[in-house]
Amino acid sequence: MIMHYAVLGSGAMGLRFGILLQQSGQKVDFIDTWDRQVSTITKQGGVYVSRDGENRHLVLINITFPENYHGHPDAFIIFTKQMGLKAMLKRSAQLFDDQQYAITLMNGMGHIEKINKYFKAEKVIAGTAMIGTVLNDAGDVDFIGKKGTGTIHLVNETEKPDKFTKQVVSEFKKAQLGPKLTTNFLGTLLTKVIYNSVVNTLCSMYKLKEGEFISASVSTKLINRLINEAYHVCDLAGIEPLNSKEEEFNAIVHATRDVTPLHYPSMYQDISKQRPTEVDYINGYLYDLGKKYHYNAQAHDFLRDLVHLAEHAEIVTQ
Ligand SMILES: NC(=O)C1=CN([C@@H]2O[C@H](COP(=O)(O)OP(=O)(O)OC[C@H]3O[C@@H](n4cnc5c(N)ncnc54)[C@H](OP(=O)(O)O)[C@@H]3O)[C@@H](O)[C@H]2O)C=CC1
Ligand SMILES: CC(C)(CO)C(=O)C(=O)O
Repeated sequence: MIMHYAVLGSGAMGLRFGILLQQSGQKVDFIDTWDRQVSTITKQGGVYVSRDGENRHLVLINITFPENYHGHPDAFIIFTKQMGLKAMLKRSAQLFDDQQYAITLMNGMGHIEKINKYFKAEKVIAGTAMIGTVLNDAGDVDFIGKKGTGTIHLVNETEKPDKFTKQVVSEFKKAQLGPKLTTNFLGTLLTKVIYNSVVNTLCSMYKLKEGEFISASVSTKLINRLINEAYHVCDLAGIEPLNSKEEEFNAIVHATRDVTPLHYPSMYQDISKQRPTEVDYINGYLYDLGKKYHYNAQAHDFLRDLVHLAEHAEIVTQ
């Protein structure tokens, strides 16, 4: 049986997931609220896709605003920035019913509560993506990394995989998205928050590619400081990340040095386009969670402020 997906938030990641699923034989519709994205893709008849900056070619897709969408997909793949999610869901509310699933692999935390206003926990499949993608401009996306090299985690909000979830995993596998199903909801999401709280922030503030960051002699000390604080917060909150502290350190070194050394994290793309970052939902989330347990995750709080300063600097020095 072919599954019908609608991508809600057809930016860099939404386009990548949707196009890979479409190319593997699934039915996929694309929805977005960014005017220039919808008008450019409609005019082109599709999206220009390159891989690591090469072989730029047109892939045919359909795209529409939520108000003009008349499909009834089995699942929505939700991929907005954290700041844009509430408005996207509100504009799309008329499209949802209680049989449909929401699949989301956004960075940071805060999205699940918003999605739960429209989709109950039994219908939410969340996850994380270790896959870099760059939106060069409206209608023009660059897939970072060779075909099939990225990995993703998927996890049910209920922590109980159902038949539908298993089918999604099998289709995502066919689309070469590298899915791994877990049953540790918060631990899975927080593992990626911890990764982004180190790599996205530090690379973005200093405009470093991931490989340039990890080659700095101070990177070991910075990573350990941030990981130690984050793991203490998780401990207090009773959350068990997928990796031990040592494994997480090694995962950061491996990803930045060996997997995507030439990639600027998505937060850098926001800063360089003078757009707000998701730092409040990443380092800010860890700090706020620690505060609930009377712990002051100082380094994460300080780093959050420094990223906001970097956002400001990019605007005032242009
Ligand atoms: N990109 C990546 O490599 C990865 C991203 N993620 C996560 O996935 C989620 C979606 O992120 P992602 O797909 O990267 O983000 P998007 O590509 O969706 O962000 C682009 C959005 O920014 C706005 N925008 C306005 N002007 C521009 C412009 N000139 N260029 C680009 N965008 C513009 C548009 O929305 P509007 O105008 O409505 O604001 C557009 O839809 C986030 O949570 C992110 O952290 C996770 C893993 C990797
Ligand atoms: C691709 C990856 C894992 C790099 O940090 C990411 O999450 C991002 O760019 O936001």
